[in-house]
Amino acid sequence: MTRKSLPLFDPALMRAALLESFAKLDPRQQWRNPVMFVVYVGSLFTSALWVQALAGHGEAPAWFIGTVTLWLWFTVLFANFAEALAEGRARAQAASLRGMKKTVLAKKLAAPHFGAAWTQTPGESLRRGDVVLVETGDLLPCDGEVIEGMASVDESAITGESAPVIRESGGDFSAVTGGTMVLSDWIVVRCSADPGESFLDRMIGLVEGAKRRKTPNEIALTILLVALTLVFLLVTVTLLPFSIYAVNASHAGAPVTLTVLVALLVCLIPTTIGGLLSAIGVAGMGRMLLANVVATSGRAIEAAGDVDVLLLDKTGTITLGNRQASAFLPAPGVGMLELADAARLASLADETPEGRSIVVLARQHGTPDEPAADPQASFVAFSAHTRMSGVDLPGRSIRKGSADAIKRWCADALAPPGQPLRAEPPEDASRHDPARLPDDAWPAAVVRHVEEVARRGGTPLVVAEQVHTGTARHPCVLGVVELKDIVKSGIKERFAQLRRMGIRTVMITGDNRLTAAAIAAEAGVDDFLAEATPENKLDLIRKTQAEGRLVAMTGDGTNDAPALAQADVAVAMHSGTQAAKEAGNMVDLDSNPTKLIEVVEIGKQMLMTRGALTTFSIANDIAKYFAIIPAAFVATYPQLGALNVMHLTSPDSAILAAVIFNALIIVVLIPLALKGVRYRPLGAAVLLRRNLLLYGLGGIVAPFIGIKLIDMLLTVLGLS
Ligand SMILES: Nc1ncnc2c1ncn2[C@@H]1O[C@H](COP(=O)(O)OP(=O)(O)OP(=O)(O)O)[C@@H](O)[C@H]1O
Ligand SMILES: [K+]
Ligand SMILES: [Mg+2]
Repeated sequence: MTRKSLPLFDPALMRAALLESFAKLDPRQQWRNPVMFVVYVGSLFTSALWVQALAGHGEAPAWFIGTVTLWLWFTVLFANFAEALAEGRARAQAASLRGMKKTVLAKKLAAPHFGAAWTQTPGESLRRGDVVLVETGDLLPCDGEVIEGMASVDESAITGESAPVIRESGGDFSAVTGGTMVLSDWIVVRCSADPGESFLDRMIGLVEGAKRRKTPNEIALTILLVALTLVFLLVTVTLLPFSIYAVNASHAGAPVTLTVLVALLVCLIPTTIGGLLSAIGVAGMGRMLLANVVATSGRAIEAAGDVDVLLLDKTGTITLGNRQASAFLPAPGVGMLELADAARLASLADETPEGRSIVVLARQHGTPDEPAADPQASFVAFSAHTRMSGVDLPGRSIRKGSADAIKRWCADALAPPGQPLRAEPPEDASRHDPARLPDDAWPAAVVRHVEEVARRGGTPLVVAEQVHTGTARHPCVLGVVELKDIVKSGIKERFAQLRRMGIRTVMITGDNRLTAAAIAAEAGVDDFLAEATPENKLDLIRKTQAEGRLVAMTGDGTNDAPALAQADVAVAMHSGTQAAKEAGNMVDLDSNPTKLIEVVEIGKQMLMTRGALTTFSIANDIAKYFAIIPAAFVATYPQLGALNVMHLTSPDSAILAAVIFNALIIVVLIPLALKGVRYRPLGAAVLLRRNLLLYGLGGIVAPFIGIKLIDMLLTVLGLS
């Protein structure tokens, strides 16, 4: 879903921005923008000159100094206004996402489990780590993780999606967001953020100028602008002794005034880009919100413009991720009920959606309903490393998991005595060759089942048991559980679009090769990496980055978190775990793996807008140099009159017209800074040429026309 864009000049936002632009006159805020700080100091200086002139000791007529001063202050205010308007718009977008984040009363639990006593507590007093009970009709008081229970949740306040979603403990659907509502059942939630520090709060903080850190590109550009400012400062300052010297030597004309020098300086330094730079950055964040992406780093938005490779997790990112057991496929000589019951026993304590769905399917096959109340049962939880889970019962161990993991487990049992049974796979799994298992321990029929399920794009889980007699363990494969998952709709065309944008897509999954290949083909990704551990995912990113490429990663699971933290652009699915969201630098509220298309476009658009306005601003300043120098110094050097090609009425009106043009151009360009230049998927060289032509040439021509028009208007008004 995409949100409705605010009108560019919403009256209420304009009014707020207007007030805000005065508040931003605080020197501590001005100091953050070196170019505009020079204008600020210049305005203070000419204000003092004007007061002096009013007292009768002016270096020039008071009206002249006054008018210049007024327009210098306007220049500062216009830049403040641009920034305030961008911030106001982004804040309004973010506020619409905060949904009903008002005073929510929370049921704070005394102990972290269902049934513990609870006390009613205001939501804002909750801290990270607090545990709350949320029941039917309650609003989530904080961002957090479901640690017990399952509920259907209305997240429309955040995502705009009206269909309720299931949130449950374990697995990759455990994250909940403050402000959403539980529609049925209950969940126990551990809060993951202190008040004011949820990811939405962080984004809003980023939008507000004070907390916004400059991105590396912005810093580089600011250094360039400061250097230019220093050059022009030097030029202007040295003009004064020259002018005095010339007047003294020729005993004619008048030296240039300080007011004119300040005006000249402001016209020459890159105020246009200096004044709009921060608005461009903030507007980029606002556009992200419009695309339903919450960005917590400006640097990431910028990097998105140059992404080369997109890595995606499979389950929950490319597929819906709700892997459900759909069939039991017994091994030869094993009864359906025997397999179903073993799978059920191995899943009783498995809190993942996969595990729970196995218990449900087993019941449908008529396995006994009562849980294994065996007090001696010790459960082995699933981990992305072992790729299996199960239970150890007296005299019997059951495991279920990926085919290679179970095969290794069986092989370990058959290993010669003295070689210990390995719970964890060896460091280098390939060195350990479990391929030579006797056919009765690893039947060909099971291999066939595994392949068939995988080819259908499903995930096969092999179920096996070891019966302990004395010191010997007899492994026996019982069969296969088919887990079905569905590829999200409409993503094939979108991956093709990413390819046209020059971005390679690679799916990385913990699943087996065949399943990965089937899903990769169905989704239309360029490449895939199967049987990946969290470390493999991380390594692949590091390797790609070492090749000098910018990597984007899209993921949803806790095991994706390290990779998300390492990627340059890390988009976590909103449907994913809290750990993934914390590790990423963007959250896609639509949980759409191809959202990167929009993210990249917004990044490119931001970089292009900044480039275009920088080109325009510098071309502008160079043109102004030639437009006003003759006018400003004609009193000192009458010969310069020949250079006055623009035939401006008088030196005073030339200076005034230049200062007014310089201030107004900021206002004129605010819409461009906020909306961004249009992005077209053309080659970088073509775009650069086109923009140089448009904004470079435009920047040179505009001041000549603008200054001339303002000069004529001032003359008509009799102001010069
Ligand atoms: N509850 C479970 N019990 C036993 N084995 C499981 C369980 N869930 C998954 N597996 C097995 O472990 C493998 C890895 O699962 P996992 O969900 O960690 O993959 P992943 O790395 O997140 O990959 P992706 O999310 O991209 O598919 C699965 O392919 C499956 O064979
Ligand atoms: K300027
Ligand atoms: Mg996953």
